[in-house]
Amino acid sequence: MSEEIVVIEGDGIGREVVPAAVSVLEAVGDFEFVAAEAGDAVKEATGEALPQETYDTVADADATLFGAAGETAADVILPLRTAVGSFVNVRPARAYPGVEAVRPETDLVFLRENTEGVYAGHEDRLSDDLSTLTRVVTTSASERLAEYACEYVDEQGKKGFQVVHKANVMRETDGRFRDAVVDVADEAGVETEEVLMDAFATRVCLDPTQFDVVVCPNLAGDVLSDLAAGLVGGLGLLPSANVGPDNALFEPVHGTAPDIAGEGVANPSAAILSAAMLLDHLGYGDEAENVRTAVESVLEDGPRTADLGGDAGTEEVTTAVLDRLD
Ligand SMILES: NC(=O)C1=CN([C@@H]2O[C@H](COP(=O)(O)OP(=O)(O)OC[C@H]3O[C@@H](n4cnc5c(N)ncnc54)[C@H](O)[C@@H]3O)[C@@H](O)[C@H]2O)C=CC1
Ligand SMILES: CC(C)CC(=O)C(=O)O
Repeated sequence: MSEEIVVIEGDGIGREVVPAAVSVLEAVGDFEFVAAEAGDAVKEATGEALPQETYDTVADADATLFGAAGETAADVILPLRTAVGSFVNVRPARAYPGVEAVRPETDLVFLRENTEGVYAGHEDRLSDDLSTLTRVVTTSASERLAEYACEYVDEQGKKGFQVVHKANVMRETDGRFRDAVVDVADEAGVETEEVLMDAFATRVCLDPTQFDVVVCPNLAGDVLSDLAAGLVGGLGLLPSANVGPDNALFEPVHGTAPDIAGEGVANPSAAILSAAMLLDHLGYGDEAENVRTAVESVLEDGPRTADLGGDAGTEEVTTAVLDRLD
């Protein structure tokens, strides 16, 4: 029996780049695609951005490919990350030969805590003048992320990773995060370098080769990986994996791109590279490598979308990727 992949296009360019990624998955494997809905359009139609049926379908799946949601993104993607039990958001940010980049030497992987921090949702409007937000950090989630980071660097033959935090100010929350991560790494014999997140933002722009595998709290990982996208050529290039113990959800790092949505010009690379991460997760390592090689070849030789200085549309780029698969 073929494996099931849940597919949620969502809104905006999610409806353009997810079909591109699905066509690539169809070309390399025998999968059954289960369509599910979430996002602004569903909310408008039904009143709910994330129908219970979608949540349950994702929670019961082996893997989900997600596009993007618009204004309802927080109501959709945050619960879906919880639905797959995701303890880490893996966000590779690398430059590609042939693609103009501010820092062509960039080759980073962000391992972002995925369910806590300021995204845990404890926010209140207390008066006309005052709103508050409770930041959640647990030792258990921080340790789980660190265990993943240790396994990750070990598999990659690397000695250690950087821990980015702001524990000099957020002593209780980032202090707990930092201590838990460093303790797990010490125990595993993995080297760590601590970097304050504001200093990281500057240093990564000046010389990204100082960094490699970057372990960080939720909001820091969100912001700093978008910053890294700016170093390598834009958000159209960054895939991600929301990894749980035995379920995972894959999505481009970008949002719905309302400025270009509906024009057929979105860069499908991030979504296709997210599909390659999904293939790895399902155990199709050779197929994943085939897809990555085809994307790299198209990025190097063209055709390219407008964000990368080209004039090709989403379909033309996708067809070129399909043509270059082995
Ligand atoms: N995971 C999710 O579902 C996310 C959803 N969003 C939502 O998306 C909407 C727009 O957010 P923005 O801050 O504008 O971020 P965005 O990522 O949608 O767009 C930022 C800029 O990058 C460009 N861009 C993004 N992806 C591209 C692609 N594949 N090809 C070419 N250009 C691309 C856009 O055209 C825009 O100029 C908001 O409603 C936000 O809530 C934002 C981030 C993540
Ligand atoms: C709620 C999301 C829109 C936040 C985000 O950009 C992300 O976590 O990737």
